[in-house]
Parts: sequence; structure tokens; C-alpha cells
Amino acid sequence: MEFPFDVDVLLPERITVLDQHLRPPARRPGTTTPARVDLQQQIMTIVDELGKASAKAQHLPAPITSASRMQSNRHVMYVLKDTSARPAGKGAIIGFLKVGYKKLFVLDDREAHNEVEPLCILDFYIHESLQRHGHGQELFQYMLQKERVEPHQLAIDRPSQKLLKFLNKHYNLETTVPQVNNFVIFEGFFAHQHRPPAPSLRATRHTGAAVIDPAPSAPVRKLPPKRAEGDIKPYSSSDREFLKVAMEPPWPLNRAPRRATPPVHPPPRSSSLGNSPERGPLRPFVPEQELLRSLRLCPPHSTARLLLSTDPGGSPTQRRRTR
Ligand SMILES: CC(=O)SCCNC(=O)CCNC(=O)[C@H](O)C(C)(C)COP(=O)(O)OP(=O)(O)OC[C@H]1O[C@@H](n2cnc3c(N)ncnc32)[C@H](O)[C@@H]1OP(=O)(O)O
Repeated sequence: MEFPFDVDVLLPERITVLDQHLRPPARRPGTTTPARVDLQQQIMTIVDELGKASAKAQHLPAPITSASRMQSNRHVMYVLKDTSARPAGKGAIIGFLKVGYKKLFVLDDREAHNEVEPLCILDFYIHESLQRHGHGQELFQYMLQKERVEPHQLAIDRPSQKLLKFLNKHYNLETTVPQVNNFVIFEGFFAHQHRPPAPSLRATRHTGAAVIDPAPSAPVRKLPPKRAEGDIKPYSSSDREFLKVAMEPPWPLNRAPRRATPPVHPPPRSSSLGNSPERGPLRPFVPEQELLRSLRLCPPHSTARLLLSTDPGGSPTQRRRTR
């Protein structure tokens, strides 16, 4: 992915870590330094363009990664540069990985709710022309080392099929623990729950300050088992939640079907009931028959009468007999 400015000079390292400040990294000695504000603008352009490309690749209606969303969240973005592209022009970007700590309520294998704050994979994209060349793994591996976290300690926000395959191939992550939110966690998640750094550590984690993270303990906090789901959702909200607003049709079309419909391409040997590893509409549209049923509940409505008169279930007499 190329830009009208010199990416190679802007991002001297192969992998650049960006936090909410979107600060341009220190430049190599000897390079001329444009105004800092221009450099930050260039960083913001890169983040915005990567976010758009990722959304397109995942068929999302809007980017979940942008400069403004980075600035208003404590997320961290790992940006991978193409070091071989230098002779051809102004350098290029291969892709990015965005992570962040999130408070979640997750179910363990006994279906008890646990309040945790794991590191979450929020967005991940490698340019189409460079996928399956090992770049994704290079970026992921770098992130694991920097964040000092094991793959099974991560929570993944609505992983795509490609990402599920990626995790399976490189990290042997296969068996999921069924959840009721959009996050996917894998077997082993509860074995050694990673402890999020204290706020002061978070602030300095990526600024190069030498702060030693204390040894992780296992702070998976158990909650009373029968907590109402309404209490749980706000904490476990996916970063993709805001997309629902744009995509959701009005009532009664927004009613989720009572039975979970199997995904078109189920995740490989996954048991993630209630998860939504599939991309595409966040809530499927209700089938026509279910719509008719819900309209029958309010017979005085003229639309209901009109629709019922064309119900393929039979003539009005037959319907009356059935009732
Ligand atoms: C929480 C989220 O971010 S979900 C969104 C994840 N992002 C996307 O789906 C966007 C489109 N996909 C991509 O950008 C990339 O394919 C990524 C980020 C998922 C993986 O990056 P890559 O550089 O392709 O991964 P890398 O080369 O290290 O590993 C390749 C493995 O990933 C998986 N993979 C990558 N692309 C595909 C694909 N098109 N179909 C199936 N599996 C794939 C496979 O396991 C593959 O191994 P294989 O080639 O032996 O089958």
C-alpha cells in the first residue's frame, strides 16, 4: 500500500507501534525533519487508509480502525512496512494489527460468567497482494512478544475465517469456549489469565520507558453465576458494535431468529455457540414466515391484514379452521 509521502522515512523501523497519541517515531539521524504536525498528519492518513482497506477486506460497512478512533481509545496498532519497496519509490505498508485491553464477561467451560480484561485482537489486515507470505505471522509474533502474552490468553473480536485458519495454523488454536458475545476465546484461556498492566504501566508500555510488568497471576474474577444478560452486554461490547447502528433494520425486522442458524462456513471444528465468527450482517434478517407470525400478533394493523391475505398458508377459511 503506497502513499504520496515517503513512508520509509516516516516509519524508520520495519514494525512501528502506534498508540492513541499517533506520534511520529523518532527519525534517523541525518534526515531532514518536516514540521511535526505534518508528520502526524501523515501517520493519521496511513491509519485511516489501512482502516478502510481492512474494512473492505472484511466486507464491513465502515472502518473499525481510523485515526480518530485510535485517538479516542487506548488501542495499540502494529504497522508493518515493506522494507523491499524502497528502491521502487517511497516505501509501502504491508498491513497492521490492532490490539487493546477490554473488560469482558466471558463464559468458562462450566458456563459461569467471569469478568476478565484480556488483550483483544481488534483488527488485523495484510494487503491482498501479500497475504499468505508470512507477514501476518511476523506481525502477530512481534505483538505477542511486545505485549508479553501467549496466544491462548487472547480474546478475538469476531474473527474472520482467514483469521481462524491463521490462528489454527500458527498457534494451534482450535477449540473455542462457547460465548454469548462476539468475542472468541480458545481452550486454555482460563489456565493462566494474563493480567492487564496497571494504568500507569499502560501509559508507558509503548513509550520505551523501562517498566517491569509484575509476574502475571491468575485474576479471573468469578461473578455470581446468574447475572442478567443486560448487565453483561455493555462491558463485553465489541469494537464492531457501532456498525450495528448502521446495519440494523427497524422492528420487527431486527428480531434475531429464535434458533441459532448455522454459519454458511462454520469455523473449523469450532464449538463456538453464540459467537459470530462470520462476517457480514451482524443480525440476520428474519425469514418471511416469521415476519408474518409477528404481524399476526397485531391483527388491527392494515399491513398485517394485507399480508395475511397473501399468506401462502392457505385460504382465509383454512386459516380460521387451523386457529
Ligand atoms: C479480529 C479481526 O481482525 S478479524 C479480521 C482478520 N482480517 C481479515 O480477515 C482480512 C483479510 N485477511 C488478511 O488480511 C490476512 O489473511 C490475515 C491478516 C488474516 C493473515 O495474514 P497473512 O499474512 O495472510 O498470514 P500468514 O501468511 O502469516 O499465514 C498464512 C495462513 O493464514 C491463513 N490464511 C491467510 N489467508 C487465507 C485465505 N485467503 N484463506 C484461508 N486461510 C488463509 C491460512 O492458515 C494460511 O496458511 P496456508 O497458506 O498454509 O493455508
